[in-house]
Amino acid sequence: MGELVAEVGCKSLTERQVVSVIYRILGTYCSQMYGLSSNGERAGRQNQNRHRIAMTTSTLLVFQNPLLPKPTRPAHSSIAGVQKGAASACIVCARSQDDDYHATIKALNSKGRFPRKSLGQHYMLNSEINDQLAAAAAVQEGDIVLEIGPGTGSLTNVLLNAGATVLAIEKDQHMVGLVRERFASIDQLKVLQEDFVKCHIRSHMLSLFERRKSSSGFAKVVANIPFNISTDVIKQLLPMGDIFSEVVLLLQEETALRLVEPSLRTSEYRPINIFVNFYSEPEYKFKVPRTNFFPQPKVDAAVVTFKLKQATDYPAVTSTKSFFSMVSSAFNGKRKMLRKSLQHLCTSLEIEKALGDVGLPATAAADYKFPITLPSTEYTLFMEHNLISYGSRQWFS
Ligand SMILES: C[S@@+](CC[C@H](N)C(=O)[O-])C[C@H]1O[C@@H](n2cnc3c(N)ncnc32)[C@H](O)[C@@H]1O
Repeated sequence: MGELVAEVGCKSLTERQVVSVIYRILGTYCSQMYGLSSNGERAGRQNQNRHRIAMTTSTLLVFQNPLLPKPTRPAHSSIAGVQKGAASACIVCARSQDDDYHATIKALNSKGRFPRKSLGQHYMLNSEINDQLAAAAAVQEGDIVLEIGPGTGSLTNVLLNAGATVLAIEKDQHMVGLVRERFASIDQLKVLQEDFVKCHIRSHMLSLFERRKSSSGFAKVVANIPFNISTDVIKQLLPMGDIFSEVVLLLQEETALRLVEPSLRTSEYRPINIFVNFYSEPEYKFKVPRTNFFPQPKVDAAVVTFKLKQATDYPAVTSTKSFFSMVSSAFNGKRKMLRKSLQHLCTSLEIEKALGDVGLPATAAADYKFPITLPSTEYTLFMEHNLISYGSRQWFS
């Protein structure tokens, strides 16, 4: 930290440079902390203390430096609504431009918090990306939006400014407190302290619709979620086309590509791909480099939109449960031939016929690697069309 002071004290540094220096040091520091935190409780506590000191010192350096602007009170701010005694949270402003590195650090500091790896806490430092997330869902006045993991409330702020009513589900009680204080005067926001993976989102949404006295229309989901719960979130939300029209998620880039990019639907094709395409029309929107987060994750992220289908547009299967259990059987056992992995559902002959119908060899497996001569579309067709229609006709009716 001694080196940092010398750097910040140099008058020739621009604000951007100062912030960049501190940000990098903090980012590295946090990454190190993350790496060390598994070395036992004692080491963990020492690290927590060291980290707190680092954050406090850096924040002071940033905010006391005359080169940097003082945080301003926004025009549309929730500060007025923050209770007396909670002044430390005031720095978190309701103006989107303020949700940058400064505000994030200050907000975390106000609660004595540091980002927790177990909760996937990588906070967004770039308000423009929050704007783009909201734009990807075309959030507008009167919309009902579900946000998972509001954190410091930077995306929540953009959603509220767009005129949406927001239901935010946050697992970390400290972040819940922070967001509630920040937006205390705003009644279009409800913050629940729950684990999204375990919560009854359908009943929460229905009671929100009821309170808004809107029995028709759909809600939207816009969220920068922790990477480690992305599959759970997708599995929970995509079949809810009766509640949500759009689900816009910031995912790990690799996951985003695997879910959406058709050119990767070869040996990477998995039951989750069938699930995603069954319930939605996914689209890869744009990449979000890791440098936009604090602390910086080890991977880049990307925004994906899922346009949810209505039940009438789902592929015609007699029972979705049986269908997905068949899909999971088909993928069971790496390299296993479909003829074998589905033998408890139908005869080898039937499967060979289904494969033959789309020009695939009888030896095709669920994780079949495509020879150059065999376009992946044929296999996709088998999994998405033939397996569905053939399966529903032959096996489930
Ligand atoms: C990647 S951070 C994003 C924070 C904020 N939305 C932003 O963009 O800066 C993920 C947030 O989700 C919260 N979170 C983690 N696991 C969760 C869970 N199971 N249910 C709800 N929230 C969760 C974390 O506490 C954190 O605030």
